Amino acid sequence: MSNKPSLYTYYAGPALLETPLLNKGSAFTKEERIAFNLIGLLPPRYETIEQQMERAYMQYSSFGEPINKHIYLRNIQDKNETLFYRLVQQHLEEMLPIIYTPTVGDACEKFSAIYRSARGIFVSYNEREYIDDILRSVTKSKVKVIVVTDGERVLGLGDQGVGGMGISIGKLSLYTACGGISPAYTLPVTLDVGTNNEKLLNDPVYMGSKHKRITGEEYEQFIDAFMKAVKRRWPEAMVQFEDFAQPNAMPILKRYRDTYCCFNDDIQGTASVTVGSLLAACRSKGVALSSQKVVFVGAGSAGCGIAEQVIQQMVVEGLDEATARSQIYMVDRFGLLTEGMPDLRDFQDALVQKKSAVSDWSYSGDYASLRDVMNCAKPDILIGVSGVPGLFTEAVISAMKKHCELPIIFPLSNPSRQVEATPEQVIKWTEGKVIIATGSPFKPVTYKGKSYPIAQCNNSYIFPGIGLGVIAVKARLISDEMLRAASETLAAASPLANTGQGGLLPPLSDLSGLSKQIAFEVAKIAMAQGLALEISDDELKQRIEKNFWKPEYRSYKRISR
Ligand SMILES: O=C([O-])CC(=O)C(=O)O
Ligand SMILES: [Mg+2]
Repeated sequence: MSNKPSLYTYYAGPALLETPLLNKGSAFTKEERIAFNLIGLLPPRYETIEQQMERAYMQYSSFGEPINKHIYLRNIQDKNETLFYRLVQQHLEEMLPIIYTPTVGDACEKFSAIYRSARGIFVSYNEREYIDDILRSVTKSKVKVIVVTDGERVLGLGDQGVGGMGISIGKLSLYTACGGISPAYTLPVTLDVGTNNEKLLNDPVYMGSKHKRITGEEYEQFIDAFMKAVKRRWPEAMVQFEDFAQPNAMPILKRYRDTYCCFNDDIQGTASVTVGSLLAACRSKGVALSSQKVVFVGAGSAGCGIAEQVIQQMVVEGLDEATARSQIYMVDRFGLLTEGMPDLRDFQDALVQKKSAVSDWSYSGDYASLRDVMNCAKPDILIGVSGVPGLFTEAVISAMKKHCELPIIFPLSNPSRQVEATPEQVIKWTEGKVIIATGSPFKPVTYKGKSYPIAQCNNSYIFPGIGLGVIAVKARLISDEMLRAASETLAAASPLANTGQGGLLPPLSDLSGLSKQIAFEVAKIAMAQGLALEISDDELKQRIEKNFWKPEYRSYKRISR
């Protein structure tokens, strides 16, 4: 039982059992059952949370398929949040891949088919005139973190329409389990703007609006209406944009980042964790990131976002910007982004290679292919954010290996089945001489009798800590410097960089401790930049500790409404 003071509530009887933030199920004491009209509504045994967890874990283990485990856990979450988080915390390594990537991808794809009960809010374009009413219907008066998606690019799985709700829920589960944000302060949101996924449009059980996605001005105005409504209802809430498609992700971020406390997880969160992982990899190699040549496969907003953050880091390390840019090679489906290439997006313009830089390369097509880049640029680092499985072929990896003794290879596309190459393949093709990280979780690989742990370079290392830090000092905006502080903190926690052994990143089971450190450093930068309250380091530490929610039952006292 928590040593926090009692909680006063007027909920009682079945309504109390149906309120997941308050429900304790069989753990209600006899006194509480009498006081709250629960006596007889529960089997007559009084259990501890440990006893409840034992039963839940037994039931969980009886499911074979990950998606069924996911459904089971989500069901507990919708019945009793304290029990859900306690269980997840107890079995974190095992359950993260079930509540989050990769299984959350299946849950998004099958959202309507496996739908059980409501969580979060659906703001539908067709119901836009009620937007304030929708937010008012949320009984949480202090929402502090919102994850919002429009479901157009869910992981590497494309348009999932309202199924995107799965990812908003999954991200927020991690905010609580690993970042200590009380579930009473979180809100998953899906903006239903239609879907272009024919399968969903033709699916009789699909639960979203059955029309093509709205676009252009209609879309922009709708997003704007949502952001303004959020500001009216919860002026201090942090908004995380998640899994928006490329043409919308960057413009939305640009539009709101200077006036709202918000960030885009796929652009900035992924960039922050990748730079942190690259710093750790370079330190373990004994080189500076600024000395490395980096190839990106996938030149969308995520890839370009990471590239820009890598360039910023190289500049911090002392390179001039032009030199830093010359060391970055962006490859997409048409080949290497090169000066003069048609149809470049605005955020790609600054990331093209100069014609003069490739003029003495030999290649056959209009633009250099990935293999050409490997042969001619001789990179040290290869990053995959393409969403296309299998792009890192043996020929590509072998070409890289020819010029680089210890390549750094990050196939980051999610979920597991979208990965550019499996860790097993990469380790085999490089004969184990490689530093590797993936976006989805993979088991350690055994090669020639040696076990290689596979770091999961996933934005989940970053966002819970950012949220915790932002809340601790009520940050008004999220700056690039705050994100870089998160990268540095992650890199500093790398077992491999610090000891020459173990994983490139600390295990995800250490995430709570790491999130507190990230929160501290992020909040300090926010204060230094005048973007937040100003408090002492001691007070900041105390606030982070105090805000860190623990899944423990509190005692209740009944009040009248
Ligand atoms: O959700 C994840 O695992 C990482 C992420 O943001 C994405 O792939 O879109
Ligand atoms: Mg994402």
